[in-house]
Amino acid sequence: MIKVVDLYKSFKDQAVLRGVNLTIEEGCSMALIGGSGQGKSILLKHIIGLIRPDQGRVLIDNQDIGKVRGRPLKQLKERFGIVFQGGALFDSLTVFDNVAFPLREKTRLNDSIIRDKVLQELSRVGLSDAKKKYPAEISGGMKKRTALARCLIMNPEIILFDEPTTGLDPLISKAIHRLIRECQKSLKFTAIIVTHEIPAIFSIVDYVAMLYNGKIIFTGTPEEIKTSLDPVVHQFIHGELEGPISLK
Ligand SMILES: Nc1ncnc2c1ncn2[C@@H]1O[C@H](COP(=O)(O)OP(=O)(O)OP(=O)(O)O)[C@@H](O)[C@H]1O
Repeated sequence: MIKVVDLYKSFKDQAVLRGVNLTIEEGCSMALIGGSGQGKSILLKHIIGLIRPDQGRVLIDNQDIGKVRGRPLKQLKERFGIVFQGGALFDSLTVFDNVAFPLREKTRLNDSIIRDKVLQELSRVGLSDAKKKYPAEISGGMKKRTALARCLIMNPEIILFDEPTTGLDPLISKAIHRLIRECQKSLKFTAIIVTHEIPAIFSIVDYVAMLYNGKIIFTGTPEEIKTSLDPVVHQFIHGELEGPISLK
């Protein structure tokens, strides 16, 4: 279980997180939504231990990731996978080698086992035929699939997705969402997905959390957020220009 407790973070005089509380149960998927610049990526970075909070805690199964150091921190971080917005692929490596990369870097598995594992992940994400291609030769959707395969190959218990469908057309975006959902259900990892894909994201997650003015102002199921009477939540998810959210 991931528990964010009363988390505060400021940069100089800008208070970004102002008492964030959030719980994500093991094996669940949660969309983290909120306006641009509200601190979603900063919150993700705290959850994975890349940033230390000014105040508050992030507990991963009761271990405070802001407090552990050395080997225990490394072990904790190994439980995470991240799928970055742009995919963060290595341009000079083929799809196969991109997916093999973490196994070659972080394990002592032999080439034949690595090959089997890579082929299995490429098959899972529908990229078996693209293994010899370079990132420049594949579509945006295929890059996202490669990034997902590279993340899955390490069997993470928790995967953080930072805008996994940005820049994709609606159909490809839908296919990536469905793939994420299928992988999450079959592999049972915990997923946190930062996204602006509203309402599309609602069909693939168990819960939605909304960050606004430094706090989580809503957590609930997709059905609950769709019918929320909170004026800020309502305005945001319906994309209305009039309402309490000021558009700067
Ligand atoms: N290292 C940093 N130093 C100073 N300010 C930062 C730093 N990182 C982020 N910020 C600020 O914190 C705020 C929140 O940024 P963040 O990237 O988390 O927003 P976001 O909700 O993910 O936005 P978007 O939806 O546009 O990606 C922004 O105003 C940003 O400028």
